[in-house]
Amino acid sequence: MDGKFISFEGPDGAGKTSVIRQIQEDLEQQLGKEKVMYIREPGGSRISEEIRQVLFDNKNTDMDPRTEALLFAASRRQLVVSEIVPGLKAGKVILCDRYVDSSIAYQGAGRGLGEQEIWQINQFAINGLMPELTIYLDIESKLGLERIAEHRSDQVNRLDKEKLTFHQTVRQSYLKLYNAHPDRIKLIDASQPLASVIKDVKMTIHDRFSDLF
Ligand SMILES: Nc1ncnc2c1ncn2[C@@H]1O[C@H](COP(=O)(O)OP(=O)(O)OP(=O)(O)O)[C@@H](O)[C@H]1O
Ligand SMILES: Cc1cn([C@H]2C[C@H](O)[C@@H](COP(=O)(O)O)O2)c(=O)[nH]c1=O
Repeated sequence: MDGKFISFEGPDGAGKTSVIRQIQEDLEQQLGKEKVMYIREPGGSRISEEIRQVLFDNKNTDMDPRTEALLFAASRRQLVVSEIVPGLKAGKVILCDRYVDSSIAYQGAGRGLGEQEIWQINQFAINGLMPELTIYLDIESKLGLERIAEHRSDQVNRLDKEKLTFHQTVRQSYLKLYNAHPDRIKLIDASQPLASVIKDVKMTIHDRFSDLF
């Protein structure tokens, strides 16, 4: 498959969505809209979006952690078969706002289900399909949550409401993944002004794919 698969990861409030929007716009200018695909997790396909609704329904406070992990993996499976594989076959640049690393950090570490266990569940879902490049936007948990509180307190989801210690555990898991997979995962300091973060992300993408940016 001659497309390019790039995922974006980070603790809540790191700025992933803000960064991807700009990257998408600039790549569409360079390559044409039809060659760039933005998808987000959970969701990204019709069935995956329905699963997202269940995951984020604030009434579902009694959702078991394993149920949550399996729902994220199910959403991901459907996204892989409905959008990612066809997009790669069509030679598109796929910008994925969260992927397997999120499940490892949030469910594996944050929920305490085990990072290896979550990796295994997701292998059943993705059948080995991993991004060539993962941009990890690193930010101290408190700052990320402050950004969300300041800018989009009306869009807080069930997971955003977790305690600070949960988010700190998530960040530590991301840093472990970064240290374990230096070829795939590139860390960007997301505490910088947005323009600086975007500049660093573009340079990192160009370093991996010299025909982009
Ligand atoms: N580098 C930055 N400096 C200051 N504010 C930022 C920066 N990046 C993003 N923000 C602001 O922080 C808020 C959260 O950003 P964004 O929604 O992009 O984060 P996110 O990583 O997608 O969060 P989540 O994963 O929870 O969706 C937004 O209102 C955005 O304007
Ligand atoms: C893919 C995925 C996401 N999450 C969590 C992380 C966030 O708190 C929310 C939604 O993400 P968004 O970027 O704010 O839209 O869901 C998770 O716990 N596990 C996952 O696999």
